Amino acid sequence: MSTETSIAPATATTDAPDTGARSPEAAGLITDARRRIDDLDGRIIGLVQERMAVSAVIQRERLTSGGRRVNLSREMEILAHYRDQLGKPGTALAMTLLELSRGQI
Ligand SMILES: C=C(O[C@@H]1C=C(C(=O)O)C=C[C@H]1O)C(=O)O
Repeated sequence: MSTETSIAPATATTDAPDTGARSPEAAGLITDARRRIDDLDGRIIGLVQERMAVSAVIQRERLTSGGRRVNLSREMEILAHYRDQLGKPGTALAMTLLELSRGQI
């Protein structure tokens, strides 16, 4: 009886079958790059949460002082900034960030 097992070799393609790659080299590159994207996404989410907290401080202070939660002229500046840097989708991103930060209006 053979002592060999039938476990598949640990190649990049078998380790990362969901990369869509057709070679071990491409699968390895994609797996590494996806780790970087996961790391970036984690940092982006952390920054969004930090932005929400800072925005909440401003909104609370303004409401407590008798002002309104929302300041549309400031929001226009933010929308323009994102559009200038990222194009039209930047506007949608900024709108999502504003909604996360101050709720729907
Ligand atoms: C944070 C503020 O309050 C609100 C929230 C904003 C934001 O999250 O960027 C922008 C304008 C306001 O509607 C602010 O006035 O700066």
